[in-house]
Amino acid sequence: MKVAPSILSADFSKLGDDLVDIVSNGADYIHIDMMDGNYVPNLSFGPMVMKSIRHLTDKTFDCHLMIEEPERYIKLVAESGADIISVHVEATKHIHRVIQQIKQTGTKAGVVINPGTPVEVIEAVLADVDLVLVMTVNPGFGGQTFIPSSLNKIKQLKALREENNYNYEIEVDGGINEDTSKKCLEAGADVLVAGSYIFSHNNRKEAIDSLRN
Ligand SMILES: O=C(CO)[C@H](O)[C@H](O)COP(=O)(O)O
Repeated sequence: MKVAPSILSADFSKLGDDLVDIVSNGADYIHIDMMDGNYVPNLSFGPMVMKSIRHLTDKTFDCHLMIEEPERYIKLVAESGADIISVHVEATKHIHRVIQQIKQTGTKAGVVINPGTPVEVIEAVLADVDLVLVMTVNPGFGGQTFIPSSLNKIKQLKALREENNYNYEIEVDGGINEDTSKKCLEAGADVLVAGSYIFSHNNRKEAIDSLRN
């Protein structure tokens, strides 16, 4: 399994230092949340900020677009240093086309579902994606409480992967801590995104290790 600290919870006045710190404390992926103030009721940062920290690490930049019509930004995000680009199925009319668009940039493609969206909605693209991100909170803000009904979706995605020989990683995001991480791993998650739990911990190595165990 992998741990992907979400830099949404970093101290933006020293973002580079925080990035280097989580890498040295065991991060596998760096989760980068881009919000447009439209698809979600919050704004974060965009490709320029990601580009400015790209040189600090070789770790995978796992970019989660919370953007309406993400097709407008795929090229820019890929050129700014993303290794994985994940888009919400609810944010585009053409999920299959956007996934192809991401792959054409040479970047891995992910699809994201909100807590209110069933797995069936993305079944037709599961063969095409490298990652499925199951939101375990409603997107837009760090520090929210984990929604337990997401666990069944993780199990369902794991079973579908086994039945069909699909290749995607199952990632979870929102309210992940020492307790909820165990439940997600038992259900079949491969990648745990955690923001506030890691960044508010006084020992980040301990926090990351506790998610693994
Ligand atoms: O995508 C996100 C918000 O939309 C964040 O990555 C997520 O909420 C992580 O934050 P926390 O671990 O504090 O819940």
